[in-house]
Amino acid sequence: MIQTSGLTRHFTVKKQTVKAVRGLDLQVEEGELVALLGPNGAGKSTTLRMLTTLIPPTSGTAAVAGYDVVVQQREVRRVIGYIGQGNGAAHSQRGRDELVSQGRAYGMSVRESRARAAELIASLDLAAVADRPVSSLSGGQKRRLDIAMGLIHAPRLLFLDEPSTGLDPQNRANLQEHILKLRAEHGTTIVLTTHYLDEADAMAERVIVIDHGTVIADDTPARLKAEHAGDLITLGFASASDAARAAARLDALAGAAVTAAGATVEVRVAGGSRLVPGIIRDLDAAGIAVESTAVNRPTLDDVFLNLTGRSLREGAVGNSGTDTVTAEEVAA
Ligand SMILES: Nc1ncnc2c1ncn2[C@@H]1O[C@H](COP(=O)(O)OP(=O)(O)OP(=O)(O)O)[C@@H](O)[C@H]1O
Repeated sequence: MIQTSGLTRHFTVKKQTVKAVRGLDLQVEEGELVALLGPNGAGKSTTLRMLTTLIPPTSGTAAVAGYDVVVQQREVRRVIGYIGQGNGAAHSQRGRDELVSQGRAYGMSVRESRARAAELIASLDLAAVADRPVSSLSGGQKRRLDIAMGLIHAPRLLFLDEPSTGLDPQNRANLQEHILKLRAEHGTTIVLTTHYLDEADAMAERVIVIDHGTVIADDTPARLKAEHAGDLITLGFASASDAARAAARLDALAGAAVTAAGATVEVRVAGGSRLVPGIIRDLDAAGIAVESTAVNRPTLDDVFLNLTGRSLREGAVGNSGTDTVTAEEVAA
């Protein structure tokens, strides 16, 4: 459904070249639900904007449903729906009217647009608010209306740019449920961007981790976690000296990363829960009593941390995903 090869996009800002996307090779099959995950500035939105024909690539190629995003823009637009970050139906209009106008803009007849609008209003749980001005809708309801707008022409492929940003956890969960339901009903291929790790984990069959404008990992959430991050075992001791002795012994554990802080030792290792009884027995035999244990399964953030040395959770990642070079350097 999507194929890109060496997809690249640079922006020039005050004579400086921002390399937003650098040689991206992507492949998305029909019917997949894929999440592009990465920190602010990693290049996710720019990628989506190229795939939706809003901006041309600087170099490289991209085909959507077999159509080239540069030379067959009209064909691409017919098969896709795109819900950008800043979307929002006009405020004074009623939601239902917005949907019908959108359908008309896609060349659908009035009858067809009305029928499709009614169907989407029902499946996105908007019946109670569809005939009110959009300005009176809650954030979650507006976002669902945005999604209905993107789906009015029954696209085969739906792009969602950070669908749940700005929503509270309850509305976020509700929106995720609706997206999954729509997908189950219509088999729509969905590509979404997010920096909510739990969202990518819960919804996507495949997570493509993007950093510095390139793909750094691409797999199912389960496999990414199994391959790139172990379980975290936290062991509590009576004293810092016990912890230091325990850490020294645990360093011998194959494939484990051990850190001691105060009377606590953390061990990052694959299959941690299976290893805990043996670890306790071994330390006990060495005269070191373990006072508490906890095992935490890895998250996608652990995967990101492992791959980049940075945490996705750090609010201040800013534009760290992008390097800036001068235009002269690029020319050279
Ligand atoms: N129109 C533009 N002009 C100049 N620079 C841009 C433009 N659009 C994006 N950029 C830059 O390109 C880089 C990638 O931005 P992009 O919006 O694709 O990242 P993102 O991964 O979607 O981030 P976020 O999660 O914050 O939306 C950033 O450094 C951004 O400042």
